[in-house]
Amino acid sequence: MLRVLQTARLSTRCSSSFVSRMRFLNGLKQNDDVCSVALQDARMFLFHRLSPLLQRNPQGTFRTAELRTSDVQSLLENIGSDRTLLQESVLIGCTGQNQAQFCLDIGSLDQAAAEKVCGGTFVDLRKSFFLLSRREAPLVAKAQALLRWHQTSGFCSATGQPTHRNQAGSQRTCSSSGIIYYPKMSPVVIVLVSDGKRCLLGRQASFPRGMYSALAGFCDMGETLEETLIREVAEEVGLEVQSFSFSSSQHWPFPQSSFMMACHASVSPAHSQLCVDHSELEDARWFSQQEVLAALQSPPSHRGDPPALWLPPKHAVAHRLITEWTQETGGVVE
Ligand SMILES: NC(=O)C1=CN([C@@H]2O[C@H](COP(=O)(O)OP(=O)(O)OC[C@H]3O[C@@H](n4cnc5c(N)ncnc54)[C@H](OP(=O)(O)O)[C@@H]3O)[C@@H](O)[C@H]2O)C=CC1
Ligand SMILES: [Mg+2]
Repeated sequence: MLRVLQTARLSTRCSSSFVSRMRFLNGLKQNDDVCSVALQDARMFLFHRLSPLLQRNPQGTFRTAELRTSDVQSLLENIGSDRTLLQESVLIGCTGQNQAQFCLDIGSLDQAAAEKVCGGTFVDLRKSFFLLSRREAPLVAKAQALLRWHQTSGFCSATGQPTHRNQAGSQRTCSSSGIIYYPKMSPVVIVLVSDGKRCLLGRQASFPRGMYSALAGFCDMGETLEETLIREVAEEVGLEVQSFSFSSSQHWPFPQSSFMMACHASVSPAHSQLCVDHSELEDARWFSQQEVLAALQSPPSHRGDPPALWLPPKHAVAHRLITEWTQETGGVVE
């Protein structure tokens, strides 16, 4: 069987290593046998009831526990579970050396025992996302979103019959109708509006005290990115967008999996009077470049009152939009 995997790796041989990685990954999704073999020697990311297993570095920062399939197999034996649980692993990617990466939720097993054997701690995703580096956090968020999708997609919404997954865990099929289900993200447009001198930030009552962010809104069925953007700005703050440009995108796992499409937009300075819909936003204000630069340079301390303006953390695409705006308007963020 290992030859099967070698062949899969070789068949993706081409000039670019990135292309060969993408083709290798795609091959694992298409072929259950090859995927099963790849699972035997994989990089494993463990979860317990959707909380990822983290280990603390000597410097006090956090990373995911470095586990291979063999470590997980001995862990399962060690805490009294049989090896079949390994088959519940879900493919999430592969390393630069074409080693498959899988995640596995061992929520049915004793958490403390697993933490003791692995020398780590299972930490709630909302916390671990910001404890991890900006390189590791997105992969852990993707893994958790896939595990959560499997845990909530066990039955066909048309027939009520059980659904069965493929080995990679990239799809589920209804056992009676044959309908194929794929994991979904909800498209969201997030937009930093500017009138040329100032930028517009809003806050919901659920935000931490003092935090303001870019405006955001889910795409309605059938809407284009453009239509969502101009609708949400009109709905939330009563302004008409003149022009906009795309910046970047991001998977955002809170509270469910959103696909954030981040844009810059401009409104005419002559028509920048806000009319905030307080059923959507607790507040929305124009902020000067000086206020935004000050907030970027002095993130809130964990003591005392929050500053007048607190911005989203660097992991959030809103932070990128705000930083881009200050740079485009000549500010220097140290
Ligand atoms: N990464 C980042 O930098 C940021 C991310 N975000 C994320 O963007 C997302 C959208 O922001 P938000 O301002 O709340 O969105 P909206 O302005 O669209 O308002 C939220 C409303 O959208 C409806 N809704 C909820 N879920 C969905 C869905 N899956 N599809 C369609 N409509 C839905 C609900 O309305 P109803 O109750 O009427 O059904 C909800 O009250 C949030 O998940 C938020 O976490 C927001 C800011 C920054
Ligand atoms: Mg909104």
